[in-house]
Amino acid sequence: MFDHSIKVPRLYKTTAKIYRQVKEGTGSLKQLVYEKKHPNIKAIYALVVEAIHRDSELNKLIERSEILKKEPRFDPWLARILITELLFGKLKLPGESKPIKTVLAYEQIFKAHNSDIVIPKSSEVNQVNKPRYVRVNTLSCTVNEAIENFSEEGWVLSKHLDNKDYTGFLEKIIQLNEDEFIPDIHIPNLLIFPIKTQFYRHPAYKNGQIILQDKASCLPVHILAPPPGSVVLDMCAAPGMKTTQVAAILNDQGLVYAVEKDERRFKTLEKIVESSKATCIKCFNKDILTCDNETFPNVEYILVDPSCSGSGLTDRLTVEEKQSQFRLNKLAGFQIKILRAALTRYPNAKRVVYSTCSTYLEENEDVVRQVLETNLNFKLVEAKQFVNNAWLNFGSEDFGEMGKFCLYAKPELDLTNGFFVAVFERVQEGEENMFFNKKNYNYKKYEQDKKRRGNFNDEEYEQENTIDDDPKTLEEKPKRRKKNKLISEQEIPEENNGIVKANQKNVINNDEEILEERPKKKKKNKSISKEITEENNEIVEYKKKKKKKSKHLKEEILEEKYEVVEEIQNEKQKILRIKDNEQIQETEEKHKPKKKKSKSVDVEETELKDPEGPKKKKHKKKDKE
Ligand SMILES: C[S@@+](CC[C@H](N)C(=O)[O-])C[C@H]1O[C@@H](n2cnc3c(N)ncnc32)[C@H](O)[C@@H]1O
Repeated sequence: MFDHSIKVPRLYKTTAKIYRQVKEGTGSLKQLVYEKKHPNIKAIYALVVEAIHRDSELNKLIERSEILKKEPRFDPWLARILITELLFGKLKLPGESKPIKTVLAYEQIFKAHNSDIVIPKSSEVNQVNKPRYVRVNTLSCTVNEAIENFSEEGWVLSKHLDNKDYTGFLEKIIQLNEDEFIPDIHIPNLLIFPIKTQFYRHPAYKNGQIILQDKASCLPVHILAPPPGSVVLDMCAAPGMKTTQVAAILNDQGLVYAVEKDERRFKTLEKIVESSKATCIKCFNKDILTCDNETFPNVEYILVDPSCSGSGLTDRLTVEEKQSQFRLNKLAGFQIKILRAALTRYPNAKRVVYSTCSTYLEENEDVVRQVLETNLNFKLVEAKQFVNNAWLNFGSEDFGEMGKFCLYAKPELDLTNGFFVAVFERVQEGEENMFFNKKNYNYKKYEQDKKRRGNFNDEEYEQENTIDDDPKTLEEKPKRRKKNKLISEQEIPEENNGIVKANQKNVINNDEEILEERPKKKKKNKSISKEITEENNEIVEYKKKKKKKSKHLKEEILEEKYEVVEEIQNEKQKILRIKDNEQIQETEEKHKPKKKKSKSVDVEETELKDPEGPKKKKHKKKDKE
């Protein structure tokens, strides 16, 4: 008889809950673990990661032992966590609770079945068991030819006919026999082979007929989908996996500008492009932030795949890894700049795809949000429509509808690297960007400027008025403004200087505009004088109406004040987040083993990684005694 009053340790209950949420895609592992604020975050993290990595073994063990059939009321998530701990973790379970006694009762059965299950070595524990993805280079051979060649070598072709049944397809991938392969249901030229299949020495790999590219990394170009004949810009091209995929989708008809800033990586790009046999790619060793429509004319499709933290790469999914908030902010600043450049500098661009191999909101949804909030010409479109509407992971709910439009690939669920994709399309007549934020963009100023200037170009205006989001420069903004003021005052001819001062004195709303635009005006003194004279006339007009408008002005000032307050609040939130992280780190530090006293915690944290750990500790204790 079980004593039902004995409870399962909270550590396992919490771990099972997080594990379920990760598998169901309702949160990222890191986020969920840190949210729980459990004193033993590391142990929970390690156990969930272990359970995820042991997925296929756990499936087999549960199926063969029939534990869940015989114990139908047993929470399957808790069962999997307890089995993981017993067989691959601490190798023991504490206490007398019913779930623990149940799993212990099956221990021998598990072990009997376990002997024929291949268990990855401990050094591989931090790697998700991904299958081998092979993209057929259709510029070199057709998919059918590739399939025939593999079949001749003894590979057995498996198929999944329902391309809407993604979960069924994932099950099939997990269960692939060691001689089976299967075409992907989303990416037409992608073949999937069992985990750890090696192709590096395969002749098809050596002669460029196949490219070893993770499925998640194929998604951005598949979604960009430029038709043959298009002009495509790949803003961050090296090493060139996606560039060559674009050329294949174009069937080598059209033009691909492949831009790479780094000289060494540029050489790799050139080699990969050459081996792909594509002739429609032109490579440029340039900083894309210095380019525009004049450098690359008539661009219709743009891929923005910028440098990122790489936190989604599965071999980097380690328990210890955390990115500093400072680095994330810096990366995000760069990503925002580059995405903004894509959406504002190429007037013929129809579709832009933004992707990262990062799992951090800061580099993903947050970048998309900030760019969309200030863009009048592009809208976000639902990414899932490009993957048969059969996908499991989307952007964070914290971003509302915007989150739903974006797409994530998650290692633990999609069996790929971690990836993020967002798709933008130019708005058509009568359409609008539903995520445009009139408040942030200073919509009133935009409308006034539009009325004031005759020949108005939205795109140029956006470029002139977009906020510099680089956190570094944001911090420096107040100083920069002062500096700009000085520079402008020195450089603008004496006679105009007075007008500028008058402008500053009288036109409260123009203040920011003048300062923002100054660096550009430096080069164009002639046009400045003209503009200033125009503006001066406006001031006279303005003064006349000033009395009438004073109430309205007060409102505007108030509104601006609110914006500043909101900005400060955002900054505060950022600081709070950093503090939160620091607290977590502190909590971890607190619960880290203090060499002499808390041996039990030490054992719990180290055992998952090093089965020798506990023994060594016990040994030490003995020595002391
Ligand atoms: C994530 S990688 C791109 C991977 C590539 N799309 C692929 O699929 O093979 C980002 C690349 O952008 C390059 N990069 C970073 N800043 C750049 C800039 N301002 N202009 C052009 N390339 C840049 C980096 O050197 C790096 O090679």
